[in-house]
Amino acid sequence: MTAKVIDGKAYAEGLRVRIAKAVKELGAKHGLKPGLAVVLVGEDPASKVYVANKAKQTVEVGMNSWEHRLDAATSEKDLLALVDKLNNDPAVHGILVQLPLPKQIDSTKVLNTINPAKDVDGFHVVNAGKLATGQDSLVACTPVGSVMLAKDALGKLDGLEAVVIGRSNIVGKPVAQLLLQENCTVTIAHSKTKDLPGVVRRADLVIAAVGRPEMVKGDWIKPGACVIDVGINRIERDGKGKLVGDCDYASCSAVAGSITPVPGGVGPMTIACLLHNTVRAACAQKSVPVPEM
Ligand SMILES: Nc1nc(=O)c2c([nH]1)NC[C@@H]1CN(c3ccc(C(=O)N[C@@H](CCC(=O)O)C(=O)O)cc3)C=[N+]21
Repeated sequence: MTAKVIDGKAYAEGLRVRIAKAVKELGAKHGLKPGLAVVLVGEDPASKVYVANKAKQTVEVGMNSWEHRLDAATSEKDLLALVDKLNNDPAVHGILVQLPLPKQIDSTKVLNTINPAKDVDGFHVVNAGKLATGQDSLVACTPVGSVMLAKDALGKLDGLEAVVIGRSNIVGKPVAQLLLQENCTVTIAHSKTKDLPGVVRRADLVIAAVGRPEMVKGDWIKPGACVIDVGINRIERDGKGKLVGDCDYASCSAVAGSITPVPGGVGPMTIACLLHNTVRAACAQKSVPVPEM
């Protein structure tokens, strides 16, 4: 079997067209222009790729975009002061503080200082808790985008065996919560899991979010399964830089029923979902109904 390639880039483009329409409508009907502030501390290569794409796409859908670049040596106090300023700026509806943060800064403290209503990453403990208890909340972008692509490929997810590889707060745990809401039987596997290949082989739906280049091999995949590869790893091959996922694409795509490529899979969905969350956050802050997107 050769897997159907799930085109995250095309799906995200469609979503952005709908978001742009919604933004236009909010401007015309309510004089509301959603705005997103991104804070980058220091220089992380993955974060730089993300920020460049994000800023461009935020403006393309008609929203305000602000970028705050701080020195790698910035103190926690100074970063918290900036977050506080953005919390109190009525033009800023969404705040994203790029991770990872330098060692001198406690990221949990920073994330929990963001006003939960402006937490478009969905990383604040209040939003994480609401997701876990089934309350309406801002949900982390990569998990939402991953589940959208899985539903696009499989239709209903009810009753499927889903295996999430990775237990991070930013992908593994929230994506598992979303899959539970979709009535999957969810297993969260991780580095201490015994017989990881055997566990993954049970899955109708595999979500790989470990951050290890090409770790998941084709013989771990149940024939016909859907593989959502969340990994974005920069590697050197044949003297050239290359982006690869957490799945070994060549062997996995020979066995899977459908698979997301890297690049062009989950990555573009993450940004589209960030814009989606920013519109939702802006509407909630201005007590305006959320347009269809
Ligand atoms: N608070 C916070 N939230 C994040 O969501 C967050 C973060 N910090 N820190 C960094 C990571 C990384 N990340 C990416 C998202 C999309 C692409 C993306 O669009 N990638 C393109 C390819 C880009 C290329 O070609 O280089 C793709 O996969 O097709 C990449 C990376 C979000 N992150």
